[in-house]
Amino acid sequence: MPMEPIIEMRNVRKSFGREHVLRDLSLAIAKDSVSVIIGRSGGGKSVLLKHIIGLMQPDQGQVIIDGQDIARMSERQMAPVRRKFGMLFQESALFDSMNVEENVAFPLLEHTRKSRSEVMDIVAQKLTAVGLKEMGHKMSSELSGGMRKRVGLARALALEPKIVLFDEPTSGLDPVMAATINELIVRTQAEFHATCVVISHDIPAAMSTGHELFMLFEGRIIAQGTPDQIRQWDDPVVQQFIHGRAEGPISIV
Ligand SMILES: Nc1ncnc2c1ncn2[C@@H]1O[C@H](COP(=O)(O)OP(=O)(O)OP(=O)(O)O)[C@@H](O)[C@H]1O
Repeated sequence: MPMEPIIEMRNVRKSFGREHVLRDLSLAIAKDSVSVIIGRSGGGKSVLLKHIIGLMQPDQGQVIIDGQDIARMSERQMAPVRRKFGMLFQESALFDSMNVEENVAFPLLEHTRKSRSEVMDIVAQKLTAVGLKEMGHKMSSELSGGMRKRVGLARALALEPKIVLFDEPTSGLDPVMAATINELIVRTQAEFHATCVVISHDIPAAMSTGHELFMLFEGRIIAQGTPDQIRQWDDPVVQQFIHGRAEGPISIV
């Protein structure tokens, strides 16, 4: 079956001064997939994600979201495109002055004309989906890291986005909570028919949750494929990275 990409980056370049972070980067992410981006710390994964959601514009190249090139769109043109996205930020980015319910309701009150009762129905449904049905009245500041991630995910899903981006969703969580979040990502994709793009440093989790993995190295995607294809990828850089070996072609400078 030919794959239908929902996100495409073509020959994207992005530099900050003399630092060339993305160098002729191309990738295609299939609709309704869980795609995981792996790569070294500081290698440009967050920069890549910001290009996908239009928070950064490339110096050169195209970023095609759902058939539209957003690379040179104005903020005003971007507004309807951004509605296609939900994002779970590294630090969850909850409003600590609000309770859980209010946090999840926020995008609905901000971006739709739904009535209060419709909004609260959706909030209850999303909180149930992330296993926090009874937690609506808790203040965000009182939550554990794992709960914060789940509230962040419920909020990211509130507007039923086509694409959900996850920036290191399991960092700092215990293994059980990390597994729960990974399961939620897989369920999000299946239940909400969303395309999930995940940045992760957790290679075993990337292998078990991702339909496709993309390895970013020196500003390019040097490997793209199913977990099995990546395991067998014939490149010592990829092999060193996925096995977490200190010795190999990747140098620490
Ligand atoms: N707005 C910016 N201005 C200047 N440099 C930036 C900016 N954003 C990112 N960079 C630089 O781009 C490089 C890549 O950063 P990025 O945050 O994308 O890495 P990462 O792969 O997500 O790292 P980590 O895994 O540690 O989160 C870094 O050297 C960073 O300093």
